[in-house]
Amino acid sequence: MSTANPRGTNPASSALTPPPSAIPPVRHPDAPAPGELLGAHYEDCFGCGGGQPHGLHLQARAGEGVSITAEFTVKPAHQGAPGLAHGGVLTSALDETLGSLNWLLRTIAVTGRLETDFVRPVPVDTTLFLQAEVAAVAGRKIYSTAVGRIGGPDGPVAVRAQALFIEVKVDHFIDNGRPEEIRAAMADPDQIRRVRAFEVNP
Ligand SMILES: CCCCCCCCCC(=O)SCCNC(=O)CCNC(=O)[C@H](O)C(C)(C)COP(=O)(O)OP(=O)(O)OC[C@H]1O[C@@H](n2cnc3c(N)ncnc32)[C@H](O)[C@@H]1OP(=O)(O)O
Repeated sequence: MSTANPRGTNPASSALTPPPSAIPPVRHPDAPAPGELLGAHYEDCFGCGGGQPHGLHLQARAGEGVSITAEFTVKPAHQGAPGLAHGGVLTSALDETLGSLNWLLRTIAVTGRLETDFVRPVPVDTTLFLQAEVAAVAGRKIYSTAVGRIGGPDGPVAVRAQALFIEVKVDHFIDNGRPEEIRAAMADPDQIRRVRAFEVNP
């Protein structure tokens, strides 16, 4: 379990600190091999789907252990201030990358808490190089961290995040999602796409 504070001098809220009972994450034996592209888990996902013209189109790759790398290029549709990425969009990119980690655990989970440090402004056309890893697991709680760099995978840090994901049953989506989309996703003849829309272990 990682005990380093990934935020430098800015401590995360106590809800994001794994308890002493937390254990290291276990990579699922069927997780994609390191280097493998994950692909979109759902065509209409704002973070990774190809069906959202102004979405992030983030591309995530499995890393070693329970880690992910991802890339997202800021487009004009993602601006907040003139020529700069909107902070909420950057947080979405972090959320999507962190959420992808759960596919390596094969655990269905949703973001409960996500804290972001915005360290440097990110101009339009910049590619954000993201790295995320699960630090620890405690029951239904998954503690993870992410960092986004600009200028290259080893460039200066632009954003950092710490997150708590909470494991849920697939009923979370079926009970809460809009019926049209739920019906369409469940009717997909492609079994892998069908399960990944809900991030379910096939
Ligand atoms: C390849 C796949 C790629 C996928 C990428 C997707 C990336 C995007 C991911 C998302 O953005 S998911 C969408 C955003 N998140 C949500 O919509 C979640 C909305 N919230 C909920 O549905 C519920 O609040 C939640 C399921 C998170 C928790 O409700 P539950 O009733 O299941 O649990 P409960 O409230 O009993 O909490 C369980 C534990 O977690 C703790 N907890 C829950 N929410 C928390 C929170 N926000 N902060 C801190 N702790 C929290 C809570 O205190 C408790 O701790 P203890 O067990 O120690 O008592």
